[in-house]
Amino acid sequence: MAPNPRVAKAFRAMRVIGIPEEKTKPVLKDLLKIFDKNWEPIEAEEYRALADAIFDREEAEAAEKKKKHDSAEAEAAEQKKKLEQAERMKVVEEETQIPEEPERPLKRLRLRHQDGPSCTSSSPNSHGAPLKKPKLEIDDLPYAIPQSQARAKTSTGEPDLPQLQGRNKGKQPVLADTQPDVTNEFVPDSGLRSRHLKDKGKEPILPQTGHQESRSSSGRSSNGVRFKEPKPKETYLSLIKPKDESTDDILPLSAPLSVNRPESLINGVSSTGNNLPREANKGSNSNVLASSNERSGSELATIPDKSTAELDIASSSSGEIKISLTCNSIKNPNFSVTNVDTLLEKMEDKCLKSYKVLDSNFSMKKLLNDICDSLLDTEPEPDSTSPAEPLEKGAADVSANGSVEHAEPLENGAADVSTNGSVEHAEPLENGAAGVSASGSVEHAEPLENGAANVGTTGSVEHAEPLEKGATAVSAHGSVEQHIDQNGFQDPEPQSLVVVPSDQSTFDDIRSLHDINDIAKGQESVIISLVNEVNTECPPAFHYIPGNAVFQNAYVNFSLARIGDDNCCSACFGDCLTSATACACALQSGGELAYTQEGLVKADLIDECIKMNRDPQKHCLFYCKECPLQRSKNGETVESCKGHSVRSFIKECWLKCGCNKQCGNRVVQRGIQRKLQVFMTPRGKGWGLRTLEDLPKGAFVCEYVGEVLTNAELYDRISKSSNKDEHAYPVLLDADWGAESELKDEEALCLDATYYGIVARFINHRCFDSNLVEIPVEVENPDHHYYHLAFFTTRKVKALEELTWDYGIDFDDEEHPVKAFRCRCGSRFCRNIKRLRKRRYA
Ligand SMILES: C[S@@+](CC[C@H](N)C(=O)[O-])C[C@H]1O[C@@H](n2cnc3c(N)ncnc32)[C@H](O)[C@@H]1O
Repeated sequence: MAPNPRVAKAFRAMRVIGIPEEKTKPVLKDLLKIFDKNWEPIEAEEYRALADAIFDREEAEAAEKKKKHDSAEAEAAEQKKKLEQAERMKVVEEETQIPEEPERPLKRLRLRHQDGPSCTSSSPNSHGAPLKKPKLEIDDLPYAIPQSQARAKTSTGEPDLPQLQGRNKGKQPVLADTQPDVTNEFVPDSGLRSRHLKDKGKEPILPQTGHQESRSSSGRSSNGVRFKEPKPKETYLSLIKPKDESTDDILPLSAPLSVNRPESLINGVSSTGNNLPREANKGSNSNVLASSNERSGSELATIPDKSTAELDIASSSSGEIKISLTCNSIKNPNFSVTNVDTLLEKMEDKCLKSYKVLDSNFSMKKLLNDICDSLLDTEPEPDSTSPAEPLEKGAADVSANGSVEHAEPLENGAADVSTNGSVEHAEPLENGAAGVSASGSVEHAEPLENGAANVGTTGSVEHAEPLEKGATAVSAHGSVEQHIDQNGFQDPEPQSLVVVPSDQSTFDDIRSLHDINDIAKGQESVIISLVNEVNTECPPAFHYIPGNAVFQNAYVNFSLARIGDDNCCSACFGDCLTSATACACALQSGGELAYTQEGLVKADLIDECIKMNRDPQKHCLFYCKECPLQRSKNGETVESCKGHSVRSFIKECWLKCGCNKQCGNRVVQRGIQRKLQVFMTPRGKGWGLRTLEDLPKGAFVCEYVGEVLTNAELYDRISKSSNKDEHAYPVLLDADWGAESELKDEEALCLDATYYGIVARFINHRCFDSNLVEIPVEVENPDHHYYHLAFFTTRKVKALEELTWDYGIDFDDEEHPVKAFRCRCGSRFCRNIKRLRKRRYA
């Protein structure tokens, strides 16, 4: 039987990247099973899924082999260790004469890649035999390293980049030259064609085969202009040598940063790790251990009486991290400080003798390095809760959503909410009761018990429960979390959840630029807050403008005279969505309006747009005779066109239409309606945009708004820009360039949101499986030189998920004036990783 040509093609594609048939075969079989014999996902993106699956299998096999090998080795080592331990125990027992009893639990840091129980676990050892309690020495302080510091994954489940890269180690590249043949014909698929407003008597320029060689190797059309990698934040990997508290030359740890609090220490006493000024704790029952650097605002540790050690971590805006272990010396009033080496030796000795299960090569220095490694490996919690707010006795109230700034204690034991973000006002509460005052999706507030706490929320919090007396309710990021402070511990100077000043800009500088309570400055119909719980970076300076604005030369003509009868539904009345017959606007969209009654883009159009973005080559690319993009890029020598996607348009009703303003075919022009928030992403992508409410598939999120520039202006701007790195991601308005036989410079437009824009300028890139897709929308301009670029959800999106779109970056295009950044999107389809792989194997 002749082999299936698709199978043969898959084998061929894999062979090109060095994968033999015998490796491909079983994986291909599995994939066909998984995809129910559907070849499309397998063939997509040059058999990416197949290549990835093969690599994954190779890795899994290698890991399995290693595991087997390691466990054999570990067993041998264990035997050896046991013998040594027995020896040591004998010596210790002789020395200490302590009767046998179970050892208390010792919290230990989960080291990197160490998922199983710690080899030094203090709970019964592998044989179930309890370990002996060591002799207690005067300096024998228990310590605890919070597990939260050793987390390997965030709650979002998104893998961190180092892990991702690690996973891909050893994988072979999917080479660009394995691309399937690109169709040279201009044959848009039917659905697309039906919606695409075009032709209008203009002769389309047929795609030119000659351009294929110069086409982007990723096979993606140019729908945007890229820009550079952000200033690497890797600098934070270099640790500073810990210095004395009094050292002045230590880099200032600028005002409360991402201080990670330890989880409870011994005796159930919660670690404070609070960021109190030194004075704040005076008079409390705690021993205050303060950093000398008060101006820096670095955190101070307060040690409750029963606790003896406190571990704190602070990072500075310059990326340095300080781990401080605070010891309470009350047990020994004559205590004097020893030197580091002696301390390390002592600890080694203690670990070897007391904890006994350590390798004889154990070194404290290595342990400290491991702590640092683990810390740096740990992803910041994406949505870490704000610290609890100070509470008046008996009354409590905290509300936060990343956007809530502070809570005011109220009179009469009552509580109140003071918020920004989408919480609009706070009601005074009666007689020791507390309430919830919020806008947004807070739906229900229970009356609280006398003197109890209150919850204020934004985002997706739906229900606030009454709290126990003296309790504190913290609501953060749309989810209510409760912090019950049974010790009555108070934080008189709460840390704000808003942007904190960096070394470069003062808080006032930023305030003058941005209203962090509402970055839109009241120009949208919703409030859009801004939070940074990750570092001290301030948001970039830009002007918030609610709609596009022409920079200079762009030809954008909105004249009513240009809107012909077939471009508006002047005979309509009421809501076009409910009209029995297709109106003129619907006809422009292939006989069907794009939106559902719920105001969502219909699923088939969304799917079509997703497909098109994922694999533009399979749809339709248009090649200009003389590409305006290349023209503006290269001046004299015009390179061949790299292709532009011919895209589906949504046609909205507008001024000349007879329908009313509430017509369901007017969505994008109404602007942002969803609860959004600008936030600092935890994984090096800078600022990002997230939703504070669940979004269904097809929901309009926002439009890409910016300055309308000609491409020539944009290139000029970028080349003259002193700081090219800072450019937001400009987009080309080239969705209909194909309808033009020749595009004049002033008609070849793009949008640049660097200096003027809206929250869309914060949407980060995600390769392939982003949760937003951009769709061109015609509102005022029938000629499609100028149109709106609107973002709609590609699937259901959960509250607090970051919103992303695929910029369409070709990470291989090194000629591009704006250098592509190093992608940290975390997608398993990341094209940048693919590129790195390819380089590695080149
Ligand atoms: C349109 S801006 C997005 C907002 C930006 N993160 C900020 O802080 O202003 C695009 C820039 O964000 C960064 N960025 C976006 N997506 C990224 C990703 N997947 N990985 C790394 N950096 C990314 C890059 O610096 C890029 O130039």
